[in-house]
Order: sequence, then structure tokens, then C-alpha cells
Amino acid sequence: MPSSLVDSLIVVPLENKVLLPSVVLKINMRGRDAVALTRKHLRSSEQRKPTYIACIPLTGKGIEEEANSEEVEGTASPNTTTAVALKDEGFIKPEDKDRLFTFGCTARIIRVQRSGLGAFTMFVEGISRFKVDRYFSQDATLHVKVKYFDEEMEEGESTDEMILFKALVREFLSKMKDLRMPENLIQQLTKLIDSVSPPVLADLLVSVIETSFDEKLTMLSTTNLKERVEKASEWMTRQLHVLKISEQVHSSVEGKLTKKQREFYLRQQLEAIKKELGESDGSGGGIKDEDELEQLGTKIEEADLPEEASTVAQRELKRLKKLQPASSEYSVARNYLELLADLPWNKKTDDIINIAQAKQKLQDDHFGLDHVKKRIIEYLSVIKIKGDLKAPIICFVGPPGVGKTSLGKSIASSLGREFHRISLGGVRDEAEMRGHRRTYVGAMPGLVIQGLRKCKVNNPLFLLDEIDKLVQSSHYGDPSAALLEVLDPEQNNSFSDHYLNVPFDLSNVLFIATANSVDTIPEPLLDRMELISLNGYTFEEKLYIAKAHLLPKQLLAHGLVKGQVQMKDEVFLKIAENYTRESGVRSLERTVASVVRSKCVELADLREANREEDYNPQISLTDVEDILGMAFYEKEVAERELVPGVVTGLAYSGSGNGGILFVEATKMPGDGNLQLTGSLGNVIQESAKLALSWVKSHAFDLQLTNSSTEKMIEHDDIHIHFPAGSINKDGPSAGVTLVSAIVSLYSGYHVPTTTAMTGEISLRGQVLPVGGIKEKVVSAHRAGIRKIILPFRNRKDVEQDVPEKVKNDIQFVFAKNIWDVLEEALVMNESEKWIAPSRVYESHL
Ligand SMILES: Nc1ncnc2c1ncn2[C@@H]1O[C@H](COP(=O)(O)OP(=O)(O)OP(=O)(O)O)[C@@H](O)[C@H]1O
Repeated sequence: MPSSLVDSLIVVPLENKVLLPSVVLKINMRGRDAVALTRKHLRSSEQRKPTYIACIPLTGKGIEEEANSEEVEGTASPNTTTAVALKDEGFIKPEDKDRLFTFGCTARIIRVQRSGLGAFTMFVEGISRFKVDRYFSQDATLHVKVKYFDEEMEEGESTDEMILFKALVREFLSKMKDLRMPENLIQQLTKLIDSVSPPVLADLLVSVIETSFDEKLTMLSTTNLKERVEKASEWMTRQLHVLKISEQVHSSVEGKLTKKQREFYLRQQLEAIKKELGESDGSGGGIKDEDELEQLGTKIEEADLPEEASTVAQRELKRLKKLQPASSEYSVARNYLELLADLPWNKKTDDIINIAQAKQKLQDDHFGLDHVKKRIIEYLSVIKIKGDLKAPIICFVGPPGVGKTSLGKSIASSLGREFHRISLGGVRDEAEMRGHRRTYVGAMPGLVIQGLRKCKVNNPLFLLDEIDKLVQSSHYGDPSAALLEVLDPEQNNSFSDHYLNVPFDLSNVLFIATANSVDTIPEPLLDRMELISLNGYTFEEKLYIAKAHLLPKQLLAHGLVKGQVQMKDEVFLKIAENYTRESGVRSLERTVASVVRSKCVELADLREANREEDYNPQISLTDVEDILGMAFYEKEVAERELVPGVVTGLAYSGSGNGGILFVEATKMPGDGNLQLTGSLGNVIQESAKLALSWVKSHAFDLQLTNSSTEKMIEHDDIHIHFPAGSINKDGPSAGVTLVSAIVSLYSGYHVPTTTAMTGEISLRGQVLPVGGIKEKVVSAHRAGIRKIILPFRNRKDVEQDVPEKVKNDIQFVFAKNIWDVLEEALVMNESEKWIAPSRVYESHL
């Protein structure tokens, strides 16, 4: 308590307000006491002395406030003003004397200003709380004798609590910022946190915290400093809590609002997009268009649905009429009904099975492929005679670009049927085949039903492309199981699509499948299909295909007529040999297209310059390089080194492409280890171990036993590498190649670059048959190989499958065991062949 404070003071009663220490208050006053007080203040301030008054709240119901609350101009601690009703002469009427509270606050007058006739506004600052000792009258004005309290906190008193209190004040003030409390006020209060004692801070905060009049009175009468801090903490916590709850309520309301708004915006956008596409129903997504429903009803009637589907359609239509157009259910139901109306339940094209015409069509569209065409004609004949399609489903198997898809198209057009291709590559979800149930968001019918909707007839030809790339039994269900149902003539007359949910008869659809390899076709599907193999083409075949089919096709596609681009055979061959490396003719077709394009540019330029007569349609060999750039590929055999230890093998990839592969073996002093590189799988690695074991165990028979060689075989490290290290290689068919490479390495004999081989070996040296012979042979021929060593048991594959032209160009050797292979493969020079002097035939198959 400031010692200068007097303890006898004029009483200034406060109606509905409480003044606490450090707080500034504005008081409106009028009347005799007001004039006296103002005079006293003026006198004191002349003498530079402060004027003190006793601000005591009035409790209980009192007279109405006269003046309005106003903001107090910036000081350390603001408060709203109060007014004292001064209708009569004095500050306090006799009847209000009993309403004076037992505690009050001494205040220093800061300033008094006239606010009207006999009216003043007084700014006071709370200095110290007191307890009323007794009232007395002096100069007809009520005075009070007061008792002050000790306001100093004891050293170290509840330090933790005070720290917590300050932290709480900080949090509180930061929250108040969001509630738009004036920035400067928050700043002033924040500054005071560390500069004033917590009880003083507590008094100050009561004017900012939402507290009731009674609570303020309690604060005024609390003389215990710790209690005062506790009370302020309690009220601040309460307000923070209320704030939190109101934030939650606010955010949940806002969440609801934004969801609704989002929906609204999306719908608006949808409408705009529809408008752009010319599909708008003008309903803004909200108003039901009766016409639309009527049209839908008529469409369904016209679709001539079978009974079951018709019942479902009528039920859905009824439901649709009751639904809100803005609801998602409405659009689901409408889309479903549209599908029902669009499906070709009874529409079909008339079959024209004219065998002679079909033969002609196949002949016109495709070069070669005689066995395939023959089988297709048989197939069509059976359909013609028998009248149904329960013949086995045909599956064309072969490398990419050999004409599988285009054969399918030819069949469709020779039957006069719609053609639709369903790409099965990478289909892993059963729902892709069979559709999603309508309850799913974004549900759609499966690929089969989608295809039928597109074809608009129920007897199209569906080409199930890349059936071998179907992903089996994933956790999305098994799409191959759905396909089985589609292909099974016993079941497919009532195919059930999850989306459609009513059976659809697929028995009129003609299915043809394609695959690159049979290895990955699921067994049950394989069972239902008849496989027809298409091999890769030789260069000569490619030449004819390019000449007779690809060039005319490209001329047409570029708006040119026959003769406007002319190519000699050698040009076609150069393109096929040096710019493509493939079994089929797809990149050949692309390359021919780029040649045609460049001629197109030339012709257009000359036409613009009116010099069309200068145009030369002929393409020479040098033009090819000008147009296509440098040759990409040389004959692969030219890339091989003619050194002992390097041998050419034959490979076959899962995509149906064959190719040659080199095996390189080298040796170095070491501990007899075998090192293998070139992205090799387990099987091929085992083949290499097996090959080395066989060579080591037959070192004597192989004549590798002179003292130095024997030592080497025992102690050398051998490294075998398969170039093109980034391509994964596996399988047992490199067995003979590996043995040949090791024997060649140690014997010094080499294998000619034009000789290639394939075959699995057993530990006892037998040569076992392998797969993919035709692809391997055809691609080896393309690569420039002229002698091929094959397992004896693969002889029939060569006889049946390899094209005559290739057979004529290549010398085939069929080996029963590895000795045969080595004798046919290894040479020292043109006249000296390798012969095993003590050759031991371990078995003759
Ligand atoms: N024997 C052929 N005679 C005429 N044109 C052919 C022949 N083989 C392929 N073509 C043409 O080659 C192109 C590629 O053929 P297509 O698309 O049918 O290959 P695909 O075997 O279906 O390949 P994929 O397995 O990659 O689908 C087509 O333009 C096709 O007409």
C-alpha cells in the first residue's frame, strides 16, 4: 500500500461497476458533489498534488445507469466506464447508503472535463483496495475511513503456481487475439506479464475476462494474494474452455456448410460440362425433366427386352420417377436404365457365310499363312453347315505383328459381322470382366457388356486380345473364371454381369482369342480353345507382305494412289534387314509409313512450286538412308567374335519372339570357381554348373588331359557371360551351348559364327528337346545363321513348322548327345574339324 495514501476519502459510488487497482475508469458525474470534487482536483493539481477518491460499488438493485458505456482511452489497464446517478445534489442518496459494498478501491483522479451543464467526466485510476472502516459526513459530502491491506507477495511464495499463472495468461491473451481484442491492449498486457506481480496482473485481467458483477465484487474483496491469482486462473480457464467448445461447434457447422456448398459447386460444374458437350438437360441438375423420363420409357419399350430384364426395367423406371434428380441415386438409376435400353437384346446382323468369298477375303488381306487360312475356312464351313457357333474357340498364337488381329478382322468382315477387340492385357480384376455391382461408386458394366453396347448387335465377333496376359487369381478375384463363363457355350446363354444384374445371352457372339505364348494361358481356358500358331516371317516373306499389303495400305492412308511411291525389292529388303528386328511386320509397316510420309512432303513441295512433273516416285537404296538415317541393325552374326570360348545359342522369349544369344567363356588362374553373369535365372545357372561338371568329368575323353590343361581345368576360375546383360535369361536350352563354349575355350577349337545351337543336356551328356523351335530357327535365319544344331527329338518341329524357304537356307543337324554337338560345332579351320578320339557314347536314344 502506498504510504502516501490517505485513509479518509470522498465516497464515489459505482453503479453496476467495480473498480480494481491499476484499472482506469471513466465516470460521469453531475451535481453539487461533482462541482466540489472538480474544484478540489483543480486546486490540488495546481499544487501538483494528486486527488484521491474512494470508489465503492453499489450492491443489490439500484438505479439505472444514466450514461452509456464508453471505451477508456489507452492506458495500462482499460475498463468500461461507469456512471454515477447524480440526479440530486450529492453523490449518494441516503437510501443508497446501505447498498455500499464493504470493500472499495482508492482511485486517483487523472483528469476531469466538463461534459455538459453541471456535468463532468472524470477519469480515475484504481490504486489500492480497501475495506470500509466507517462512513462520516464532511462538508455535506459522504466520506469514508478505510483500511488498506499488505499487497506485497512474500519472497518465493508458490513460485510454481505463479509461473503456471503467467503461462496461462499468455495462452489466454493469444486466444483473445483471435477474438479481435485490440492489438495494442494485448501488447500492453503481454508486456506487463513479467513486469508486475501476479496478483496485480490478476486484478488487471478481471477487466478483460468475461466475469459477472458478483465475481468482480469477490475479486475486490479477496485480500489473500494467492487466492486472487487462483480466481483469475479459474475464470480464464473457464473462458478458454468455452472458447474451445464454441470453436468446435463453429467448425462442425462450417464443415456441414462446405460439404453442401461443394456439392452445389460440383453440380454447377457438371451442368456446365454437359452444356459444353451439348448434353445438358437444362435442369441444373435439380429439376426433373419429365420429357427425359418419357423418352427413356419409350426407349426401353423399343429395346424389346426379355421378360426378366423388362420387369427390372419397369421397376427401376417407377423408382426413378420418385427420386430427386439431384440425388446420386437418380443418376445411377438413369444410367442403368439407359444401359438396359441400349443393349442389343434382339438385334443382330445377318450372317453371310459364303465360303468362296471368305477364302478370297483371307487371301486378299494376308500373304502366306496357308495353314491358318485353311483352318479358318474349315471353321467357317462348320458354322455354315451346323448353324451354330459351338465349334471350339480359335486362339491365334504367335509373336507380335504377325497378323493375329488382322486375321480376326478379316473373319468378321467375311461373315458380315461387327468386330470388337477386347484387350485383356493386364486385366487383373474380375470386375473388369463382369462389372461392378451398382452399389459401388462409379460402377460400370464389364468389358463384354460394354462391347455389346458399342456394337449394337448381339452377334459381333469379339477378339479377346492377349489372353495370355490376363492376370490370374489376384485378390481382386479371378478374371479368367469370368472369361471361362463367357467362353463356355453351355453357360454363356445366360451370362451374368454384376452391373447389369439380369442375364444376357452371349451365345450368338463369335469369340476369337489371340496370345503371344501359350505358357501363361490358364489351363482351363486353354482347354476350351483350339490353338493356331502363326510363326515369325522370314525376310523374303516380309518382302512380299510389304510389297503387296503394307505399301498399298500406307499409300491409301496418306491419300496417295498406286505408283506414287515405288520401291524395288532390294529397298524393301534393306528396310526389313537393317531398320527392323522383329518376328512380325509391325515396325516394318511403321518404317514403310515414314518413307511414304517423306515422299508425301516432297510431292506437296513440288506441287506448291508447280513442278509436279519433277517428282520421282522411285525410292533408291541411298534414299532409304537419307530418309531413315543410318542403319540400326547389321546382321547379328557379324557382331560375334571368332575366338575360342564364344558360341551362338538360340533363345525364345515369352512374348513369342525368337533370337540368337551369345555365350562367352573365359578362364583365369584361381581356385576352380565358376562365375556367371548376364541377368541369369536359376535354371540357366544350374545348366552352367552342369555343363562344367560334364566337361570336367570327361576331360580325358575330350582330350583335355595333357598335363597343363588338366591342371587348368582343376584350378582355373571360369567366367561365363551372356551379353545383353540387361535382358533376363532363363531356361535349360542353353545347355549344349555352354558345354561347347567351355570345350572350345580349353581345346582352342572355335565354333563358326554362322553356326548356332540349342538343347538341354543331362549330366550324362544326353541332348534333350526344347521348346520354341520354329521361332528360334526363323529368327536365327534372319540373323544370318546357316547351320543349326538341334536336339534329335525336335526334328519333327523343324519338319512341321519351319517355312520351306528357311529349311532350304539352313543346314540342320540333329544331335542325340553332346558328342554329336561338339563334333558338328568345333572346327580349327575350314578343313580341320574337331574329333573326339576316345568318344564314348553313353546312350543312344
Ligand atoms: N501375312 C500378312 N499379310 C499381310 N499383312 C500382314 C500379315 N501379317 C501381318 N500383317 C499386317 O501387319 C500389321 C500388324 O498385324 P496385327 O496387328 O494383326 O498383329 P498382331 O499379330 O495382332 O500383333 P499383336 O499380338 O501385337 O496384337 C497389320 O497391319 C497387318 O495387316
